[in-house]
Amino acid sequence: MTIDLHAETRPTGVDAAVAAARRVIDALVRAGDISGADMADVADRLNAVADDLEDTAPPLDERLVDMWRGDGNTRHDPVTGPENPIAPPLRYEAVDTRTIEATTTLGLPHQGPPSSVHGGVSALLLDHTLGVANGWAGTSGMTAELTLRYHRLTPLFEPITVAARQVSVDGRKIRTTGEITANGEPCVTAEGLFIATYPPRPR
Ligand SMILES: CCCCCCCC(=O)SCCNC(=O)CCNC(=O)[C@H](O)C(C)(C)COP(=O)(O)OP(=O)(O)OC[C@H]1O[C@@H](n2cnc3c(N)ncnc32)[C@H](O)[C@@H]1OP(=O)(O)O
Repeated sequence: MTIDLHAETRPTGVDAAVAAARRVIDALVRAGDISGADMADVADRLNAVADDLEDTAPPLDERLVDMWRGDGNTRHDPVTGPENPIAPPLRYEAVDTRTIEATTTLGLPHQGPPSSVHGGVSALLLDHTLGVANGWAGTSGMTAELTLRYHRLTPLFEPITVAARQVSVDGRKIRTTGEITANGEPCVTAEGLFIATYPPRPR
C-alpha cells in the first residue's frame, strides 16, 4: 500500500500559527543583534505567546495519540509537517511509482557554511525523503544506515530539489538513494539501508 504524498496544509488553526512561527524564526535569525528591534520587548511578547500555548496544551500522551492518528501521513514531522515550525516544509510530488521529489528554498535558519545549507540539515531532508520514497513505493522501514556524499555547497536563497528513489527490497532490507540538486547539479547524494519495521503508533 502506498502513502499519500501530501499532508494538507490548512489556512487556519495550528497551520496558520506555525506559518507565523516560521516567519518569526526567519526574521529573528535575519535580525540578529544589529537590527533596530527592541529585543527585550520581542522576548517578552514571544514568552507571552509561549506561556499561553503551554497553559492550554493537552497532556503529552494525548497529543502523541493525536499526532499519530490514522495510518497515513503525519502532520508534525520536521521536514514536511504543516504543524511543525522547524519543517521548511517540503511538499513532495511523484516522479514515478518509486521516486519522489520536492523543491524548496532554504534561508538563514538552515545555514551552515556562508550562504549555504548546513550539512546536518541536508542529512535530515534526505533521510526523511528516502523514508517517504519507501512509503510511496510500498515498503517502509527505519533507517539503519545513511551514507552521504557532499559534492559541492548547497545554496541558500535559491531553489533546491530533494529527490529519492527506492532501488530494491530484499527481504527486510530496503535500499534507497537520493540527492539534493541546485541548478541541475548534484550537491549531496545519499544511499540508505532501511529495515522494514516501524514502532506502533500511539493509540
Ligand atoms: C513516512 C515517514 C518516513 C520517515 C522516515 C524517517 C526515517 C527515520 O529517520 S527512522 C529513525 C532513525 N532510525 C532509527 O532510529 C533506527 C534505530 N535502529 C533500529 O531500530 C534497529 O537497529 C533496526 C530497526 C534498524 C534493525 O533492527 P531489527 O529490526 O532488530 O533488525 P535485525 O533483525 O537486527 O536485522 C535485520 C537485518 O538487517 C541487517 N541490519 C540491521 N541493521 C543494520 C545496519 N545498521 N547496517 C547493516 N545491516 C543492518 C541485519 O544484519 C539483518 O540482516 P540479515 O537478515 O541478513 O541477518
